[in-house]
Amino acid sequence: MKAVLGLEDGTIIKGTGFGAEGTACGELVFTTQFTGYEEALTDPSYKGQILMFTYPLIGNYGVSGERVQSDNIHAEGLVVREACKKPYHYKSTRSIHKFLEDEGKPGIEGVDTRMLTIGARERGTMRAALITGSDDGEEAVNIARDLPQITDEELISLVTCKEPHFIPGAEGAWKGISKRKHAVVVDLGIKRSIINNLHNRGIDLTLVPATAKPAEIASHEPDILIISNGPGNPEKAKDAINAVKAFVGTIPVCGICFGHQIISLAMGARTYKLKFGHRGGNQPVKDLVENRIFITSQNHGYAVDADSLDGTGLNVRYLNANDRTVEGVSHKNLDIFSVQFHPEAQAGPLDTEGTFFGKVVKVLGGEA
Ligand SMILES: NC(=O)CC[C@H](N)C(=O)O
Repeated sequence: MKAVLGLEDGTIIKGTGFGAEGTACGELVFTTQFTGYEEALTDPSYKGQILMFTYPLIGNYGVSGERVQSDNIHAEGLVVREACKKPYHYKSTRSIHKFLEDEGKPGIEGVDTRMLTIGARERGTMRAALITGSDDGEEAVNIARDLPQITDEELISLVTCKEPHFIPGAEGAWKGISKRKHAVVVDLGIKRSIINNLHNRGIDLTLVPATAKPAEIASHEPDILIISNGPGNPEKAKDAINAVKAFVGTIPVCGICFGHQIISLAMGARTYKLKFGHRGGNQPVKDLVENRIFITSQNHGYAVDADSLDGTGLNVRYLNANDRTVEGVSHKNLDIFSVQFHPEAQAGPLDTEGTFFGKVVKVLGGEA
């Protein structure tokens, strides 16, 4: 199948199409993960983005359905050097070609992903259109140029849950706890592995939609408020920002990635868009309290402005060792903490699972 990728700067790349026939539009972002394409494609935080892997062979262990982070593929399209047609793994039930086709998403292979990644690093993330079934590059460039900037897009409503729902914590998972604890999680497109991590630690969860107002959250009688990961610009998460403002100082408040950005905004800090983001499975992060480095899984395009944290009560706890951007904050005296990286990994190293989820258990009175 013919296929073409067009970027807003006029770059046109022809390749071979796979997956569904159609047009994908969004920001072209690159991830340096070698594996984890099943998790990444189904991570709702990739809504509005075309995902490109720098690793040259993607799909070689197929798709199992066991690693998905939500019910659907949320990345708008997939760009790779080579997509493996005949995967081999005992758990593989379909190829990445079939996965994309079943989900109605286009993919393109035969692309010089290295050149595109260098371009993104030099010129910043660009809007792009991926067309399969045609190789009209000019049309792809025109579509890309007409797209809204992701900063202005409202993507949360496309991935949040529609109704609140309750998930009981796993039995017997807690140590040193006399009473079950209940977390209300604002679902801005939560990854399944975050839910599983909290569930496995015995915490009862109520997931609420992105639009939940403080009174609705309060009616669930939370012991802790958790803000999830999610797509797009954190400034668009107005209700979640208000929810954080309403509960800080009354119960512990914590968040992951989008949640970290939202908590920082609610406390009076600012966020900004990074030139090309951090997406990959080996981002080094320095813990300024314990003076050690973690290798982390990441997927974000925005960051919290360190200077804007002055006067918010939030301290920088974690720093990215590559570019020294903020990777996590904690409050000077209140139970408020958040991380920009992904402690649930999936895919990626599990090294920070305990640091974040263990801390959730600890602030609820358990043994981490
Ligand atoms: N994984 C996430 O939660 C991403 C957060 C936000 N959309 C960003 O790109 O920075």
